[in-house]
Amino acid sequence: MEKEELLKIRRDLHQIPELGFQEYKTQQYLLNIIKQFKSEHLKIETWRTGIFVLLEGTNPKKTIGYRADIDGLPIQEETTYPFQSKHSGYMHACGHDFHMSIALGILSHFIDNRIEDNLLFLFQPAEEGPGGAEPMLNSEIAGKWRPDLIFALHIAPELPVGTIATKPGLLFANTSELFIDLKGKGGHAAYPHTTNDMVVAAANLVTQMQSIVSRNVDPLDSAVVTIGKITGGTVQNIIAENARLEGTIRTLSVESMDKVKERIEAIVRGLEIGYNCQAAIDYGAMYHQVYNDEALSEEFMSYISEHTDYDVKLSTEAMTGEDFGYMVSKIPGFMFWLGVDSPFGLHHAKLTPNEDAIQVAVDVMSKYIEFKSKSK
Ligand SMILES: CC(=O)N[C@@H](CCC[C@H](N)C(=O)O)C(=O)O
Repeated sequence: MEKEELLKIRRDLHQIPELGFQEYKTQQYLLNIIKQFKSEHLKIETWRTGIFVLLEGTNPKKTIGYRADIDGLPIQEETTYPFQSKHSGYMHACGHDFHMSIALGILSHFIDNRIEDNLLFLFQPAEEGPGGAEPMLNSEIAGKWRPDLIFALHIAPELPVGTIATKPGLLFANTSELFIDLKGKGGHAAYPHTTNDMVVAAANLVTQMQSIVSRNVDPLDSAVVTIGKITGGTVQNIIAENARLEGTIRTLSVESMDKVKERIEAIVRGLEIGYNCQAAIDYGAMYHQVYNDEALSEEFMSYISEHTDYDVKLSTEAMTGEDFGYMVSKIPGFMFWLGVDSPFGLHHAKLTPNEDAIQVAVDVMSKYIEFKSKSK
């Protein structure tokens, strides 16, 4: 596929971001492109809003998997792109438009240059939430076409184009979403003594939770407690009866995740007494850490540095989460960072990754997959 075609695909996809398990237009767009390939060796199956694409090998000994996530985020885009999102309030602000275009570029390369092994592409919904990796991998179709190895990448705004970064072992954190609903007693703004104000309780809860990382987690471990959204109350002169906090917990170890949750529960119990309110905690979706297969990721790093002109860096662990962690917990594989050199980071309304990185990724993965197909 020519560079211009891939850029068009990226820009088309950028305009139609959709939330997890609502990627209907995205799925249709991808299917239209994939069906244009017209190879008798291509098998396509849809799964919810995702797609499995199997390219049969010439003499398969194994199946090599490649996963691309396809959902967008609830962010109002603020780039100056002429191809801005057409879905107001939604944006591909985590690079999944890049991830999909790259997967199509790799698929197109192998349609023209078939290899011995089967290739399975997983266009996976709902990475940002509630998590599509686990149900997709446990689906009947994945059972039938189960990959023996699996790879994926994520764009890295802070790295220059032409740089690949990864590490053997732990790459991304364990994550858990966090939703806390508070219910007190509303009333007139002028009579606070007759109410139990949930705006004040919510504010205090956020402050108290900030001490968990500094005072309850081993300083040599790492953890994050972020509250990304608070809602509560109705208008300015009514004391709020309800409030809701929405956030996420990140830890590098499972022990710290348990500890953070235990502390949140204790603080919330104290809040119920202190503010005379009721509280309910819901942990939403939890993602398994991304733990790269050590031998494969080491081999990949050596391969890139010895056989390409790209830069390979040993990365540190990141507190980002990825439901691809579930896939690599079941199948040997790895994830790596792809440098895209954007002045604004992931989940930012002005994220503007450099499109030259698309070709870099297609080149890197095409070469490495070819190499893997020749090796045992
Ligand atoms: C790469 C990336 O940014 N992934 C997301 C995954 C979100 C998981 C879940 N919805 C949560 O917030 O815990 C991330 O925010 O790291």
